Amino acid sequence: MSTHIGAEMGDIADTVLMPGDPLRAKYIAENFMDNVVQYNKVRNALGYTGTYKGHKVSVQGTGMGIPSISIYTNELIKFFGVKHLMRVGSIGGFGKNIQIRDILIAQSASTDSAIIQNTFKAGVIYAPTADFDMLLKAYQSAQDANVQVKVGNIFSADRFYNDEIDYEQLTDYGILGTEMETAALYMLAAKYHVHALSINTVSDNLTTGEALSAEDREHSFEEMAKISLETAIKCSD
Ligand SMILES: O=P(O)(O)O[C@H]1O[C@H](CO)[C@@H](O)[C@H]1O
Ligand SMILES: O=c1cc[nH]c(=O)[nH]1
Repeated sequence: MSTHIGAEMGDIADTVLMPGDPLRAKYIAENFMDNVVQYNKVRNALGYTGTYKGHKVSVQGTGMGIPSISIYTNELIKFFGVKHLMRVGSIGGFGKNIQIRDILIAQSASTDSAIIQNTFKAGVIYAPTADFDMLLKAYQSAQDANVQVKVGNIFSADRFYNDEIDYEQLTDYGILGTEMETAALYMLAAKYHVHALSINTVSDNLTTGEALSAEDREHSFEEMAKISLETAIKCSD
């Protein structure tokens, strides 16, 4: 039992999918997993363990933003021995080449969060980076499912509403889109010598103003859920 997760050691799998939205955790558990047991309802940050193709896997809602995902990442690793952490998020795409429903795998995550400066000594700008083995497994899982994915640098923003940020410059430097958690997930995974990956579905495009309908969102998240679960079972092999 930890402060924010009401489970016992052994209740949570080695590999955990981590959507920001706890209801996405419920959706993945109920629609894609078997033998599901809910292990957490503290603060409605729903957490479930079940099986996918016979392999034990968990899914834990993390809430929005770096402070919230940092709590769940710390507790999953330190109190429950989790070794593979996989964000399954939504993301706002940058530029005309990123379409709604595209799946973006974060090879790295730039950020305007102070966690980098607050963690490292003066002058160091740490670059939060995906676990290559998990990234490769996710890429192969997407290819096996005939789903095109884009892999690259994303931006983990401290603010959802931000009139000051220069999205055009970020786009110009090749950043694919913006969400609010991945940089912390990658940095903490590195700190504790475990593995992390962030897979995200484009829910809207900040350049074109397009946004996903509820029906389309469900279909797109279905592809991400399947790729993530296929990756999870490869991690447990
Ligand atoms: O859909 P999730 O996984 O929550 O991710 C994105 O959506 C939230 C903002 O609406 C932020 O958490 C952002 O990272
Ligand atoms: O525009 C978006 C979409 C999803 N998540 C974000 O943080 N921003």
